[in-house]
Amino acid sequence: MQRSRLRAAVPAPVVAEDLGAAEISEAFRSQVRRQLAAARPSWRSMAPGIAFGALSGLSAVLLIGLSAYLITRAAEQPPILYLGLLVVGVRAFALSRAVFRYLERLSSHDAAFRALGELRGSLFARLEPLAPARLGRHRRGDLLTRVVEDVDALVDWPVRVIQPLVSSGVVVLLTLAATAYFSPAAAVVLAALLAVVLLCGTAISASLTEKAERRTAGLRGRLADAVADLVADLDVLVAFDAAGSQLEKVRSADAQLRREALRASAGTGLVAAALAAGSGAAVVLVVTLALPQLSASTPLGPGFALPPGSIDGPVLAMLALVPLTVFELFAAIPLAWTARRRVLASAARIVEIAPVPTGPAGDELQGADSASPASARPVRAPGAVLEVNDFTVSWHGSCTPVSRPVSFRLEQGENLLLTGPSGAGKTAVAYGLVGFLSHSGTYRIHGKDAAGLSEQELRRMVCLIEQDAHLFDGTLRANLAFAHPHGPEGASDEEIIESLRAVGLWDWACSRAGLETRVGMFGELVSGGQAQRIAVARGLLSGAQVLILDEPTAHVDPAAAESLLLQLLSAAGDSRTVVLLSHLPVPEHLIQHRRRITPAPA
Ligand SMILES: Nc1ncnc2c1ncn2[C@@H]1O[C@H](COP(=O)(O)OP(=O)(O)OP(=O)(O)O)[C@@H](O)[C@H]1O
Repeated sequence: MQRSRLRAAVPAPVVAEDLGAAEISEAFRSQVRRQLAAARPSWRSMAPGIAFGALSGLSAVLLIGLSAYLITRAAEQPPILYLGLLVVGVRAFALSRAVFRYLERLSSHDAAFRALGELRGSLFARLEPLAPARLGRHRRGDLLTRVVEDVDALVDWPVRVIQPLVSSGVVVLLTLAATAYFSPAAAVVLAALLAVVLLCGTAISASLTEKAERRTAGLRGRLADAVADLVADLDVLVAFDAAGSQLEKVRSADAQLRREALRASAGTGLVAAALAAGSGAAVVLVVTLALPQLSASTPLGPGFALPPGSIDGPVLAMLALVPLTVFELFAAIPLAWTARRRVLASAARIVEIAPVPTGPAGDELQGADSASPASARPVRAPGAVLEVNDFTVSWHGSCTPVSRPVSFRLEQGENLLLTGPSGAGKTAVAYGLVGFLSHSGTYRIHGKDAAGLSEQELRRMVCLIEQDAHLFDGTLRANLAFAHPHGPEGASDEEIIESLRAVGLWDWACSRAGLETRVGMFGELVSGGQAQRIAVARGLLSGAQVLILDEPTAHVDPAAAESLLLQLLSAAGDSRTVVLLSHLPVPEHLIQHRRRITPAPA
């Protein structure tokens, strides 16, 4: 089975149907790891966020410690100058805590959203070669949820997982070390309580939150599917009095999603309760353990020194209150662990639709993107334009060819009719010719093996105009310009008008708003024949040398079909090669070559 370069480079989606159970887990895990690595901004851009987060945490600990120290020390009525210094410290840490927190949010979100932009770009680049044949197995709402919400969820990877784990971890360790300086026993108890709470949090999270979070990701897709079906097919559902049952599906998916969200929230609440209980217990135990070290004498005064291993009242107050802040900071760790699960589920759902390419493939993708576009006008080249021998295709996930092998050779300006009964595999062959499906047999364009071309190179030469070509809810200009090889900005009004003239639409457009004529959602403001002409005009503007027209007369009456076909074939001119797919009879005088497509034996 031959494949184009890009198809070979981008691995097929890893799904249960393709692999054994052991392979699924290993191949899948490595794909998810790669996806997470792609979602993480560079350590360099994350460093400011991590540093500001740690400084904000340290400010919080010093603020509470110094406040407790100040209040207790003030009760001893020391010289006001001494207290003044402490007051300045309290104010400074109160301010720095807020300022560092602000800077941390700013820099971490800036880095994460920059990475998100790149992530979206690379995901669309990965999806593009898979569309439409390999995305067909996913429902539209589910696909939309994966491409939008699951990709958004990946922002949590640097912001809610990596950064809090690192910054809070550092602050908690430093605070434990400082506590150990004054009271090693209190530090040990504090560390033990933190470990207990972490274990409880992980257990609660594993039994409640993780499962709920995993199910939530799929349920969001189900709900989006149900809503998309209801909204998109509302007219048909209302006509057949079936809107109620579809609405019921939406309600049921919503109820399930809410149940799982509640379960996840219950888990988060229980973890918060464990943290609060741990924090209270820490205060009591730290005070109990540090109390025997308390020195009775007042520590202030000339030449005064505490006996070794003992602490005074203000230090005891400090040790008593610091655990409150430590637990507050520590709360970020179980939350980060829960967020990690959510992110993993989202990354897995993204990988299911679009695997992450390995090094060389990514390079090829970029290379193909950055290649200078071909001229809008096909250049005449000697020899056969299309040479196809024993050509068959298979649907993705199947090894069985759709139809019997087909062979043909076409020169520039020639046309070919691929005919055959409905369901014979004409569209499948067209998909093979534009690289949506992989093929077997030989397929050469201008003497080059199509298997050696990238998807972009192939589609720049061969343009498929589908039976129901998609029209965007925009103007004629917008619907055509994006197909130009130099992008929408590269398409001049003259070129667009020329292509509309070629398909006989310019006079009609002039009677409306010219290039600003709106076509409506899915082309609802134009007739079937006009939609087909717009699609062909788009193909002409693309500069492709080969146009494949799939059932172009499907939406017009038999009387109009011949004149439409004549116009479309003349529009292609003698500089383009046309492959026409039709199960309807086509007048002999319009066609130079014909081949019959017959289904492969079962
Ligand atoms: N995405 C798909 N996955 C698997 N099989 C498919 C898919 N789409 C179509 N088929 C099947 O492949 C066969 C060929 O379909 P294809 O659309 O190529 O036929 P066709 O000759 O173009 O028909 P028509 O003239 O009615 O458009 C049919 O049996 C069809 O059911």
